[in-house]
Amino acid sequence: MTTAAERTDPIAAGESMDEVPTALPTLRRSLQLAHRAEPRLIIVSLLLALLEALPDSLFALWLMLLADAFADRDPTLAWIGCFGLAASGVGSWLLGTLAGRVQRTFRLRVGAALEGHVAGLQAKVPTIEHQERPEYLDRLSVLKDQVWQLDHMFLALFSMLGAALRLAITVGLVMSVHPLLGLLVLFALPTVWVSSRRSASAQRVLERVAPQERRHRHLFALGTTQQPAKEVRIWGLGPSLVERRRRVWHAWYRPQARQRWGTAGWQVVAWIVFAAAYVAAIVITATVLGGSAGQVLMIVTAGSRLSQYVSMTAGEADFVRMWLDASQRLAWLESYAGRHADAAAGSVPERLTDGIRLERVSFGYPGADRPALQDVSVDLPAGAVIAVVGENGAGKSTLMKLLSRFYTPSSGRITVDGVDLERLPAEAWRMRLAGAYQDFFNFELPATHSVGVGDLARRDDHEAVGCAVQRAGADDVIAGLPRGLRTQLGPTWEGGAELSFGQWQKIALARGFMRRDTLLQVLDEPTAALDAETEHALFESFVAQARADHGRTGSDTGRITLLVSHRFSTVRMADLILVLQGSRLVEVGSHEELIAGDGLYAELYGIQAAGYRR
Ligand SMILES: Nc1ncnc2c1ncn2[C@@H]1O[C@H](COP(=O)(O)OP(=O)(O)OP(=O)(O)O)[C@@H](O)[C@H]1O
Repeated sequence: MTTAAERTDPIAAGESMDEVPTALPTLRRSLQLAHRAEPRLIIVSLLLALLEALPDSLFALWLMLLADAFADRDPTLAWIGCFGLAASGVGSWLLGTLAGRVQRTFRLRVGAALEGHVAGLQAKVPTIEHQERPEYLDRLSVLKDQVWQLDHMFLALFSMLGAALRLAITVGLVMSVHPLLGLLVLFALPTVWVSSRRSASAQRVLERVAPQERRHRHLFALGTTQQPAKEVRIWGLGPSLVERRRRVWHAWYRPQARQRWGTAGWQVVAWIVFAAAYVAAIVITATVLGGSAGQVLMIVTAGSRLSQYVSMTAGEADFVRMWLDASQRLAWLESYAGRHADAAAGSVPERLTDGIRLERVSFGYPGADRPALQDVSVDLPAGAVIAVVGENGAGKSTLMKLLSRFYTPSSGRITVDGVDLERLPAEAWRMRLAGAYQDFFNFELPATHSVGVGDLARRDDHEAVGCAVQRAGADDVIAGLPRGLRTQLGPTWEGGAELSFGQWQKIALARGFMRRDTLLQVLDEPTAALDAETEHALFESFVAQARADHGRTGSDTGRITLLVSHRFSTVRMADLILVLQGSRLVEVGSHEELIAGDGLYAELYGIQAAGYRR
């Protein structure tokens, strides 16, 4: 049986990072995806790629007919040759233009569909571990870079089939002079082999240097984006960032350059072998085989085209291989998302009767050497306002993340009215949560939407948004905006207003108050940027509201409000206070009980109270 720890940690469960699916099933899967997105365009694109091959590869035949017609003074043959040449010229241009247009449309549409597919797959995983774990991040970062080019794979595949058809026709023409001349194609095989090796080894190197690639991009973003700009300047980090980025860039680039030089040498050797065989074929046709002028001209033309078509087939095969790698990553993500998809089938209660219970819950972040929470057991009664306190790193936010089902406990369990939280579908559970987190995000949207996304269905409901704004004490922020709730937020947008950190935090808090009928309200230091007095006043109103809601017929969902704060003047209002220390729950009780207990809470409260009195 799989343990909770193994569910959280796929590597512990024996899931190797190197397990990418094999090429052929991947190719079939990608073609199915493209076919589902664009069923007609994919067929038309393929047919055009094949049709385009015909006029191109028949040039040598028309030239041979023309040359023989002049030698034999045969006007019918001359007409056929001329007509064929003209038809090939016009057909080549017409089909090329048409194929180009159709394929461009196909590429854009399939590209958009694939991007959406990748984003959807990532969102399908209920936990956020894959977005925090370096091994996964590196693989995802390469995939994100490649996904918008994945659509190239289909075109490369069609071009490869077109090139292979050209090659087959050309080999047929050459063999029509003498079957042994078909051997010419064998001499072109080393070029194909070198090309295919080149791309496989390039991909291996790319995978090896993926951490350096992510790091040099990160360093570039640090030096050029707005968010870190102030600290970068104050600490004078600019030159050292430039230097570090340069070093990391070289560490990323050098192995790739070395690999390219290595394979370039082999390519030169392979092409020399083919060139020697090509010259020999012309000489043999003219001398040993005593070929006509037309046949020699055909070997000259078809032979040179043969090398072109072989390199085209090999080049496109190379591309297919390259994009196949992206496609393999995509298949890996699909199977990862499939394995980690939420299979929970329980139903989230309409209202909480008993509450939430933690039974010997422990959790360690993947790769971390010490647990972030250990052996935590506590009852969170329905309708209660509960505060969580503790030093930095004690595990407060981790507790919030476990309750939000972003992670699964490594051991122990969390129950909601007696039902294991893991049995409740993450999405349905989260629909009944509202939260404001310390690492909130600045949604640079019109203010009404920046708040309203907290309850997507009501984002345009000005009354609901206004109410949430008022509950979060953000009225002053909105009042200060030139167009009120309609103001675009974020200075990089036209007419966009910039907010201070505290103002952004109030907007995030308002977002956390949009949802109705929630079962759990998580407030993870949502007011850390505000002054103590404002925070105190805000929490008084949250607590009053929570208590007023509790017991009110019709609107009572038994909601639990969980609040993390470092300010004890705020915390004391809660019905229950959890004190965490070094990842363990060390005290639980009301303010009065904990003060009477004279433990850690009483000590910390005393220190802060004395600080305020001074
Ligand atoms: N994504 C993560 N990956 C690995 N370790 C993490 C991650 N997030 C937190 N930790 C570690 O887990 C421990 C608990 O962190 P947590 O954020 O829960 O503490 P906290 O009590 O909320 O701290 P603070 O008061 O500073 O917000 C810390 O040692 C932290 O370094």
